[in-house]
Amino acid sequence: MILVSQPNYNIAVLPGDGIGPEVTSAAVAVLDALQASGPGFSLSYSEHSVGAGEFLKSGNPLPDEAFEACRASHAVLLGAMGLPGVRWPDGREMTPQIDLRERLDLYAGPRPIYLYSADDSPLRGYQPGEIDFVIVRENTEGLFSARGSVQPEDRLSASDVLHLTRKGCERICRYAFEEAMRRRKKCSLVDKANVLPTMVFFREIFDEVAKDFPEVATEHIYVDAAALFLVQRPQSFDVLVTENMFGDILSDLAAGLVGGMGMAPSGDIGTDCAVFQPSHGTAPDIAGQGKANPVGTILSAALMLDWLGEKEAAIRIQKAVKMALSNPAHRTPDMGGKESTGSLTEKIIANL
Ligand SMILES: NC(=O)c1ccc[n+]([C@@H]2O[C@H](COP(=O)([O-])OP(=O)(O)OC[C@H]3O[C@@H](n4cnc5c(N)ncnc54)[C@H](O)[C@@H]3O)[C@@H](O)[C@H]2O)c1
Ligand SMILES: CC(C)[C@H](C(=O)O)[C@@H](O)C(=O)O
Ligand SMILES: [Mg+2]
Repeated sequence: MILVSQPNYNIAVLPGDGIGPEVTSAAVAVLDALQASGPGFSLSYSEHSVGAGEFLKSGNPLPDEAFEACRASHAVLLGAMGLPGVRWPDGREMTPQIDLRERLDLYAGPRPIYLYSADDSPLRGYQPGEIDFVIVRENTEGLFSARGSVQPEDRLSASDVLHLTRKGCERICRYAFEEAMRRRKKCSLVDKANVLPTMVFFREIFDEVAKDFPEVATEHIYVDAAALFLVQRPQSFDVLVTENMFGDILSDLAAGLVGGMGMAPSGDIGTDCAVFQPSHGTAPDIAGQGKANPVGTILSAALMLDWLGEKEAAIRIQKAVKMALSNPAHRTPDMGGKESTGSLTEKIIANL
C-alpha cells in the first residue's frame, strides 16, 4: 500500500471585533464543509484574540503571541478589528491590521470586485460578471506610513507625510502587472501626478515596470477621475494599482458597485506570509445580531486557498457563492434580503 501524504495548512484565525467573529465563523464553517469532502489537503486552525476588545482586556490590540502565530502560520484569516470608541491617547483608533501589514511586509493588497447578480448593483444594465476588476492597493507605505506622526502641541497645525520608496512602487507595480497577465491584460495606474511629486515618482516607476510587460495595455488616471469612471464605466477596468490611502477609499466605492461592503474580499500579501479578510470593518451598527453578510469573508477564504496553491478548492467556494446568490432571495438585510449570517452560509455550503 502506498500512503500519499496530503498537505496540512496551519491557519491563524483572528476573529477580532464587532461582526468579525460572526463572519469568520461563517468562513470557517465553509472551509470545514470543504474539508469534509476530502479536497486533498487539510486545515488546522489556531484562534487568537486581537483588536479593540483585546486592547480593553490586556492593553495590547496585537499581543506578541497572536503576532507570532500569524508569522508562523501558513496563512491568516481575519474578521475585522477596531471600534470607534477605542482609541490611542493621540485620538487614533486601534488599527492592528496596519501593524500586521507593515511588520509582516504584506505589501500587496488585492481587492477583487465582481458582480454576481444584476440586481445587486446600484448601477443599471450590468449583467453578472460585467463588473469584474481588482484594485491592487499598496499596503505598507504611502500616506498611512505617517500614522505615528507627532503633531505640534500648540494645536495650530497638523501634517502627515506621504512617503513612497522605489522598492515599494516597483514591487506593487510588478504585482499588479503579474495580476493583469493572469486576467484581461490591462493595468491602470491611479495617481495624483498632476499635483503631488510623490505621484510623479510613482508614475515614472509604473512606466518603467510596464516595459517588462509589453502585452499589458496601460493607462494613467487621476484618482478623482478614477472615482468617476468606476461609477460610469466599471467594465473598462481590469487591474487598478494605487497608493495605500487611495486604494482604501476606492475599494469601498467599488464594493458599493456590487452590493456593498459585505461582498468585497481582500488579501494582504507578502513574499511568504499573507492575511485574508473582508474589506469591510467591524460594523458596530449590526454586530451581534446575525445580520452580517458573510460573503466577503467566505470569498477571502477562497483567496486564501488560491494563494496556498489550492486553486480547485478556491474555485469550488467561488462557484458555491455564485450558485447560492443566483437565487435573489438568498441575501442578508444589507442587500435587501431576510437571510441571517448563518442561513446564507448554509445555502453556500449546500452548493459546495
Ligand atoms: N479591516 C478592518 O478590520 C476594518 C476595515 C474598515 C473599518 N474598520 C473599523 O471598523 C469600525 C467601523 O467602521 P465603519 O463603520 O467606517 O466601516 P464598516 O465597514 O464597518 O461599516 C460601513 C457600513 O457597511 C456595513 N457593513 C460592513 N460590513 C458589512 C457586512 N459584512 N454585512 C452587512 N453590512 C456590512 C455596516 O453596517 C455599515 O453600515 C471602525 O472602528 C473602523 O476603524 C476595520
Ligand atoms: C481599519 C483600517 C485601518 C483599514 C485600512 O484603512 O487599511 C480598513 O479600512 C481596510 O480597508 O482594511
Ligand atoms: Mg478600508
